[in-house]
Amino acid sequence: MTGTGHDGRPRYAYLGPAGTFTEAALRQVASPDDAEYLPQVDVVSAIEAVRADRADHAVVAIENSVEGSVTAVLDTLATGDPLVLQREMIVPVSFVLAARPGTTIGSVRRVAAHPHAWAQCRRWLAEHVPGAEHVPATSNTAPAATFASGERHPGFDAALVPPPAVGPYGLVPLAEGVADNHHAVTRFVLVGRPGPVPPRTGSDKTTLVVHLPSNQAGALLEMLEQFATRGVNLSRIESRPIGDSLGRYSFSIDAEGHVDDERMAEALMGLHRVCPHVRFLGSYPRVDRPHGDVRPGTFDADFAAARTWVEALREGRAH
Ligand SMILES: O=C(O)C(=O)C[C@]1(C(=O)O)C=C[C@@H](O)C=C1
Repeated sequence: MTGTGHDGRPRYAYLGPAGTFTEAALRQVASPDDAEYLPQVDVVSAIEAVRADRADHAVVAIENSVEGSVTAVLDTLATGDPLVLQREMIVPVSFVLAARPGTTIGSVRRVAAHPHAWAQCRRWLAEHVPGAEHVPATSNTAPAATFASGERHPGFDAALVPPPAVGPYGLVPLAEGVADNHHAVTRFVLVGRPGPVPPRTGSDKTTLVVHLPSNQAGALLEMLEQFATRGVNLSRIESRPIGDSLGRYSFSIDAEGHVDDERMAEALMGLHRVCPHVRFLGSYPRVDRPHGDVRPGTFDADFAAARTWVEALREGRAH
């Protein structure tokens, strides 16, 4: 990837400060030796940094296996100047309950945590720190940075932080492996400005935002049929309110396949015909499943043979 930072290195905006799970996802994409890491205060700022050309890419969490979607990311990508997803990364997520040296778990009353972190540890906290009050944090390392700044009244006694952030911020662990689900993972995406789509790998994902015609019976079914009849499986679909009035929804969709796959291209053409708005948010390799399943009759060769047949019909060469 070409860089446009002041020293020629690519610039990556991400949720900081240092040590977040988002930074772990960014490290899968570019080493800090070869790239400029630009920590941001929230995911919207990270995405807007790309739109404003203050960064070449953003790395943002899009979905957690326990808490679900990061709606601020879905909504920020759905409107505004077009951006695309270029890659996805998965990071296992478990936390450390950490505090300043000298703190005991029995004395903890207020726990700082990013809302997604709190939601992923709710049951553990109820059991081990009963009655603890949630102090919302902008990221998983923001409270650690507050502790490290020497602030005398941080407003919390302990924080849920990613394991690699405990030592660098001078904290001590009160409990490790904190999670309600020990297999929890968060999916992150690399966001960039539109350009050539990454080549298809045979196991790809295409992300879309789709609006339905209003007040039309069967509109949702007709939209879904565009995928189903071409053998395109959906790995995620959720509705988000459009915001201008009640009852208007935008669908955020991950479909299995690449825009270069015939079945996906045909599904996109179908959506373009029947839906008032379709935003293409990119095709990129999927990391959660190395081999996609293709339904018989929906391989590229099947579409090519069918097209050849229709062309022959038009020219009177076949029946
Ligand atoms: O990257 C981080 O450390 C964050 O604070 C963000 C975030 C998220 O937005 O989901 C990332 C991973 C965890 O699921 C909890 C929080």
